[in-house]
Amino acid sequence: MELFNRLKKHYREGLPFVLYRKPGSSVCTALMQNSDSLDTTVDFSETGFVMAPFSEGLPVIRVRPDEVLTEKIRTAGDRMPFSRFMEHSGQSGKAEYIDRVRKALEVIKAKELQKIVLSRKISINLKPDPFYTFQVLLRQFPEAFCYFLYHQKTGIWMGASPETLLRYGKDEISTVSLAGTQKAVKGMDPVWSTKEKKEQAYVTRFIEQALDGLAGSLDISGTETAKAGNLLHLKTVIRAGDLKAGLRQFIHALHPTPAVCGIPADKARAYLLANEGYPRAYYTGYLGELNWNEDRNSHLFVNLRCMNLLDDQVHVYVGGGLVEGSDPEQEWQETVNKSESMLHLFRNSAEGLG
Ligand SMILES: C=C(O[C@@H]1C=C(C(=O)O)C=C[C@H]1O)C(=O)O
Repeated sequence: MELFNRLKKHYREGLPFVLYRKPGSSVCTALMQNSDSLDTTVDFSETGFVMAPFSEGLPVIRVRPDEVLTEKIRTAGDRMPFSRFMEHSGQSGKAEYIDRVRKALEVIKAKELQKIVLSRKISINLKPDPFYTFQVLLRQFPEAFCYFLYHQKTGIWMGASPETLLRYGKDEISTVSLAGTQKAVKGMDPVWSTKEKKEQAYVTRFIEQALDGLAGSLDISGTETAKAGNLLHLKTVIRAGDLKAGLRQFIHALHPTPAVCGIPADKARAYLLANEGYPRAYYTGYLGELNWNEDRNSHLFVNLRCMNLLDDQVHVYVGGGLVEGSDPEQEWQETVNKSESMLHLFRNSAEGLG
């Protein structure tokens, strides 16, 4: 755990860093800055690790790779069962959220919008050890993109994203369409409803249209079930070749996808900014490697299943897509299920609090 010890020292000195592990990998990479300056990207031609917010108002942070370390991390061992830890705190804010869901469904019914991805922030008073929490996260989400980013300006952001926004190479890009959520039950094959399939197909169609004109060839995979911690989603992989645009144009075409915002995107974003009742900050933004290694590939993920660790508070961010026919109670439950996948990481820390 040499890497963790180095980063703990860096953190104590107040210097920015990001530590991450790609899906299915056992290697963690750390990018460390040797000064506490806030760097950004002007045109996405720079190198490093970027973290962009959901919408304007916050900087796109770029962690400079002044020093880069990698280490194979052993996270084998049983995953902890996903507990119903903190169910009590999970219930607070229910009436308000259901009210917001109802209002959004009225807007959908009036055909003003086709889909709205509503979300909420759960705040708990807790001061967990971030390095310990990240180790648990790595163990619990082997199939996710796990990251731990620290900057004085933002505090700690940490998460386990199941969703690639954009994988960008010289000759090919790929992205995914992810939607529909249900709890994973051991030994049971999931059954997806027509509504869930339709919701996910909307996202695929949006991506197809967004890429129109930016690439000469498009390949859309079949749809399959993807696991993310204790949850399952429907997923389609979209690949495009014969590229006619650069990284920046692809990012702008894809972010925010209807998996995290809505349809039509601009109207849905305006609706959320006016009606969601809290600022999303970096949740549902995107983050990842920018022009990395010799081949200068970029690999960006949607910032989902994430949290912001501040001095003695943790904010956990969760949401879900609403379409015509969505049920407010079920939508609430979906956010509870998503929050459990994060909150149970603190089981041991919370026990320590007494
Ligand atoms: C918005 C979130 O997740 C997104 C919404 C989903 C849905 O509506 O079913 C599924 C996966 C994500 O694309 C979240 O996890 O907070």
